[in-house]
Amino acid sequence: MGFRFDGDALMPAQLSFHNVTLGYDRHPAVHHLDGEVAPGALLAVVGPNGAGKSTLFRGIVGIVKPLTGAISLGGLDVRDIAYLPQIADIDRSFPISVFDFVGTGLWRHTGMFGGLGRRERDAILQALAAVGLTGFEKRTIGTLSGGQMQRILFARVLLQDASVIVLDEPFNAIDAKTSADLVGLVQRWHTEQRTVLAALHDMDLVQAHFPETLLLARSVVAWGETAQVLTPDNLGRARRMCEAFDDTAEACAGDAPRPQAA
Ligand SMILES: Nc1ncnc2c1ncn2[C@@H]1O[C@H](COP(=O)(O)OP(=O)(O)OP(=O)(O)O)[C@@H](O)[C@H]1O
Repeated sequence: MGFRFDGDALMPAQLSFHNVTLGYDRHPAVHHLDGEVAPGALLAVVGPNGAGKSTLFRGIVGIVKPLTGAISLGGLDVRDIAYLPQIADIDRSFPISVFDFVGTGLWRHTGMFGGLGRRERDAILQALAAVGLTGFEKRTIGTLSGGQMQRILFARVLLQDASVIVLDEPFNAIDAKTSADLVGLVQRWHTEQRTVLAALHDMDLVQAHFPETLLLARSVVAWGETAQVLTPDNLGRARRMCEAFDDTAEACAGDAPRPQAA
């Protein structure tokens, strides 16, 4: 487990990356990532299209296994991490009601086929109220607008009550009001000392709300305090690195697969 110095105490890291390479069919998409995320961090992950942000998040939640290296979760089970995927990754033709979809956030507690009692039903209604969607319970998810769908994804994360929350482009294609409401939820999670990672493209939003940033371009360009990371120099370097990347390259010679640590 990695450790990180915080004030005058040595704190175990919540997430540690040890020479992690992630990819698909042996073609790496994220290279040799080393670093740590402290408990309670609010970390923006930024980079051009194809930089590997979603791949990194899929690695953290165990959907993609490292080709090499290891990700350690600070003693958490991967099911204890709340994951908000990109909206495009959700099959919205699936005939499930808003109530039932949000209720899947309770599966960790109830089991997939566990019945919902009064307390669970109230929790779902409260989560829907918190994202401003009271009254939408019976609608099927396919009938929602993009912004409404994003809100119910947040409602599901709320219900999961997780100490680590991973949000993949949570504010894409939504209006200013929805974005402000959902940023408010992220700030609330931060004040509750949860560890929050979000992949983002809006640099103004990152500068305004995220103290720490990881700039990714298949490998780390910079990682640290947001103002130090988002310099024109670093952003230009990230763009050039992504443009130059060969998507068909094999994993580096000498990299031997290592099992993922939980
Ligand atoms: N399921 C997959 N199978 C094969 N290659 C993939 C898959 N998903 C992503 N890739 C490739 O991995 C690389 C990194 O993609 P990824 O989606 O992680 O980037 P990103 O930074 O999230 O991009 P964006 O900002 O466009 O969402 C890209 O070259 C992409 O084509």
